[in-house]
Amino acid sequence: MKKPQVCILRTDGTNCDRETAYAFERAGGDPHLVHVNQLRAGEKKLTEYQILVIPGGFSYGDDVHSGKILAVELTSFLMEQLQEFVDSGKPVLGICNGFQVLVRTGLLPAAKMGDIRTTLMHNDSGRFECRWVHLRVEDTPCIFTRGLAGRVLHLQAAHGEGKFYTDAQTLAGIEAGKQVVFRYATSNGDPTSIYPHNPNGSLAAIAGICDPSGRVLGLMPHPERFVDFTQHPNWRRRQFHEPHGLPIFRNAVVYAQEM
Ligand SMILES: NC(=O)CC[C@H](N)C(=O)O
Repeated sequence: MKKPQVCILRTDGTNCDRETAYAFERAGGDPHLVHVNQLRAGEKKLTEYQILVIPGGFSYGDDVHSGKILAVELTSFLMEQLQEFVDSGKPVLGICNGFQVLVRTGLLPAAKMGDIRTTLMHNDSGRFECRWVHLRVEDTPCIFTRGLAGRVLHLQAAHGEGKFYTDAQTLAGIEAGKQVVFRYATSNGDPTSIYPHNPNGSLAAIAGICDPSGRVLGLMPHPERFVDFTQHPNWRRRQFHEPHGLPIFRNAVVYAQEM
């Protein structure tokens, strides 16, 4: 079967692009690193790809607000292409800085550019938090977490601005629409607001959300940092059936192949 072409969108300050490309290779995809300037210049087009990923990092040095400048750039210069990509039903993934970008474009939670309803704020600790966290996978329409509902994943968080926040009405809408995909949890899977299990103080322990269709996903922790057993600090204990980040990428690849 043909490998889906994955666009890994990078810009100045992106630093998780190669790891994300590796994760997609492990999952059976064909990843391409594409600089935002190549899209702006028309050298590359989003229509060439089946999956779009905005990886982690410090785009434009987190200036103004993490992910803000790239979000404004996408909204100002690539809105039509990007909205068309989403509307055509192709999967979009934002990891950490990429999640921040998706939230600041409006693609999350509403799948509509310019419709900005939520934010990711500075961590309650006031510090950059780099630690392994447990995540409970909720039962949602998200295509990236098919077959994972109810599981507790161990993934690495690494961010300074990861506190999910929104108004009561938007939160109720997200919950009712089953758009909360991941919550920070204790090791037995109970969602928690308690530090350090919850590294940032996120509202309702939210670590990741999807759009109503389940094809746009953003999450703060880094699934690309656990696609090989040896990336986990306790890998010698062989306590995992498979690396916890891998099925997220594989689900996207399988979905794109079936489209
Ligand atoms: N790892 C990342 O993508 C970090 C995101 C962003 N720079 C932050 O610190 O919040």
